[in-house]
Amino acid sequence: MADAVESIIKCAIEVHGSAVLALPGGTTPVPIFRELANRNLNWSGVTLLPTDDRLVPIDHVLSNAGLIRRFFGSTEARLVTLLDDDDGIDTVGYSASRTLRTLRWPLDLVWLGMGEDGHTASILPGPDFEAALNRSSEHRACSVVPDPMPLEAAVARITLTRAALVATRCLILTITGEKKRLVAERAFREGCASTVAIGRVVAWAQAPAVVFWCK
Ligand SMILES: O=C1O[C@H](COP(=O)(O)O)[C@@H](O)[C@H](O)[C@H]1O
Repeated sequence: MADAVESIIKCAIEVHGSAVLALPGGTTPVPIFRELANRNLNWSGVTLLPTDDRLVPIDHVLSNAGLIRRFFGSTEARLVTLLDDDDGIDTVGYSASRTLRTLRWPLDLVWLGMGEDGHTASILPGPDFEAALNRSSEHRACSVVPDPMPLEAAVARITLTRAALVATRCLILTITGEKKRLVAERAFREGCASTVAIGRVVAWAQAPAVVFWCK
C-alpha cells in the first residue's frame, strides 16, 4: 500500500510539479503512515490534508490532523488542516470549504477508510448525512453532527463532501477484517441506492476505486 501511494506522489510531482493527497483518520492507516513517512520522497512538493476531522484540538488523541502531523510533521510536506482554532460547528463548514478552495483540484489521491457501519470520511448517519452526500461541488466540506454518535469518537465532525471526495485522479480504500469486507462488498453492489456512505461515494467516483483489504 505504501508503494502505491509513493508511486502516486512521484507521478504527480513529475506531471504537475506537486502532489495533493487527502488521507484518512482513525486507526487503519497508522502502519501505512509509519512506513510511508520514512520513504525518501520529495516531500517539499507534497500537500497532505485529512479527508475529515473530529472537532477537537489538534493535540487531542481523536484529531485526524494531529495523526497526520504525528507521522508527517518531520517531513517537509505541507500539512493542511480543516479546522481553525476558533472554529465551532457553525463556522467550520464554511472555513474548511474556503481552505479547500485554495488547493489544486482534482486531488491526486483521495485515500478513504471505512467504519464497520459503512461510513467513510465523516459521512455518518444523522441529520447531515444527505447534505454531506448531495451538496454541490462548490461546497467541498460540511459539518456533521452524527446521530447516533459513534462510540469510538463521539464528537461532531467536519468532512469533505462526496463531491470533493470523488474529485480525484486516484481513489483508494483501505479496510481490515471480515466484517468491513462484507459491508463494503454489499455497499458496492447497491451503488447509488446504498444506505451507507461508502457505497454512495464509490458509485460516483471519477476514478475506479482500488481497495486494499487485509485480515
Ligand atoms: O471516524 C473515522 O472513521 C473512519 C474509519 O476509521 P477506522 O478507525 O475504522 O480505520 C476513518 O476513515 C475516518 O477518517 C475517521 O474520521
